[in-house]
Amino acid sequence: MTGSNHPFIADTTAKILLELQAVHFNTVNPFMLTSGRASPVYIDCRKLISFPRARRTLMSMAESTILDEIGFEQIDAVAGGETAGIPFAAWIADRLMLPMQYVRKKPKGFGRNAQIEGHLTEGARVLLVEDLTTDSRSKINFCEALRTAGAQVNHVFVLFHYDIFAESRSVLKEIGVELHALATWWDVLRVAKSLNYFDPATLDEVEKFLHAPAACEIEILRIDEDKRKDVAQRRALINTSDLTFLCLPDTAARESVTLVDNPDTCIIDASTAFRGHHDWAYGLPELSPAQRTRIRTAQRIAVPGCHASAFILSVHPLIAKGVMPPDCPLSSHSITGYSGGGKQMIAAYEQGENPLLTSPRHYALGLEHKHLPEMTMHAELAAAPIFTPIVAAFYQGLAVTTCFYSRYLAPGVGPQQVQAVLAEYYENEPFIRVAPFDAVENLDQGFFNIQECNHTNRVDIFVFGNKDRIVTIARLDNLGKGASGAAIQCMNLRMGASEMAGLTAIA
Ligand SMILES: O=P(O)(O)OC[C@H]1O[C@H](OP(=O)(O)OP(=O)(O)O)[C@H](O)[C@@H]1O
Repeated sequence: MTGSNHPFIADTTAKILLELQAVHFNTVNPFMLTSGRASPVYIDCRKLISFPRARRTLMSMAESTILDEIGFEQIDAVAGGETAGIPFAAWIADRLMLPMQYVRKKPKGFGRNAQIEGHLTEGARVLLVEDLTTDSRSKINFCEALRTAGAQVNHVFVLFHYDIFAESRSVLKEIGVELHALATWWDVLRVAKSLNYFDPATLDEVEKFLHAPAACEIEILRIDEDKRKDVAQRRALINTSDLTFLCLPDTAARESVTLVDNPDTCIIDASTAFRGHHDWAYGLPELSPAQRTRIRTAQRIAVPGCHASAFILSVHPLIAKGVMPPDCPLSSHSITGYSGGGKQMIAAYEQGENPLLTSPRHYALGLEHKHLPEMTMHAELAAAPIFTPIVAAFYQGLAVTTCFYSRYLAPGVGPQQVQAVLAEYYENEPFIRVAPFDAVENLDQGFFNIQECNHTNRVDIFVFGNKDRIVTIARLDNLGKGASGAAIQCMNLRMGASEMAGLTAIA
């Protein structure tokens, strides 16, 4: 912000936010931001729409900021970002006497499949309006959607800019977009101090966070590259730590666990070695409330396998709720990106020299895949399913399809009931979404997109079929919820942090 009115605008905005109690602090249970970050501070700009006098003042300041910083004739239209940006965009468009559109987070999925609603003229210079931004990352999606639809987007206006994450301006700058805002956390902090809002200790805590939002209370102990195989070094570091992640082959993981003699050291192991061990908590909190509680207190946590997580999450609720008998015959296959196959497989795919690798490839055809024991045990099946994994020529993403006949299920249970049981079971799970039955809008012209959960810790579950034959499909990122995302989720639970800290459910 540059204009001469800016200090007045920033102060007034901060005063409004404070007076309307739109400024929240919670250092014990942090808020989860859209970016997936945990934050002890939160601004509720949505609340402003219910206060007409405050709203009018803010919109008047928005108008003068936009005219001052962008120009009087530099904008042809105003677009609001779904959802919170839309009312503010409407008021600003009205004040500037400009057309308005709104942008969905993703295309509607059916009908015109539109992501932009309203009339957009090719080449129009569009100002994107949102309520606020933390690290600006979700703005990129909106700008790109507008540009794809033919707009020129050079400016984003928000009422509030956190201005504490280094990348909030740079990620926009990289795509040629400038950020404009009425106020930042620094304005709120200054005004809160001068008007004696909140007690000094709270403001002190908040200020510490604002100055170093990325710094958490974790100290990372690293082993020197050339000491990775030095047992004494590994023993010393593991026993100094409160928590150690083991990302090793099974034999090395077992050996590392024998090195632990500090009773306070928690181990989170990503190998197959301990996933069926009764002294280890299986790191899938969505299994049941009791499982989540167990992970919170466990000293040994085994992170589930990628195929296993997707399979168990599809099947376990059906057995737990008595809809599927434990001896139900199941056949399942998984399609996975090649990053799950380790360094050698990644190199083979990336060299691009073997034409056979362009086709999907079945493997583990002895029907003894190493995830079968945990799949059987944690789904609570009486016998292992028939399971065939398939690796294909894409880097990451995984979908496990499980097939069964309704005649083996409880009487009267068809695919709709299977979907309903899964939807209810995961209703409050932050990382699991169960699609409506036969959700064709989730398909791309009838085809399933395996990679939709990539770069998230999310699992999407689908049910398709008819009264006789049913399939469930669970998709996840094999590098997210299928591996390191799951490990972080377990760490968050074990350390008493917000379960979603550092993770995201949004692609
Ligand atoms: O820090 P940024 O990446 O810029 O994201 C900030 C946006 O996230 C929140 O909305 P949300 O995405 O939760 O959507 P909603 O308005 O539909 O609830 C918030 O209201 C902002 O609009």
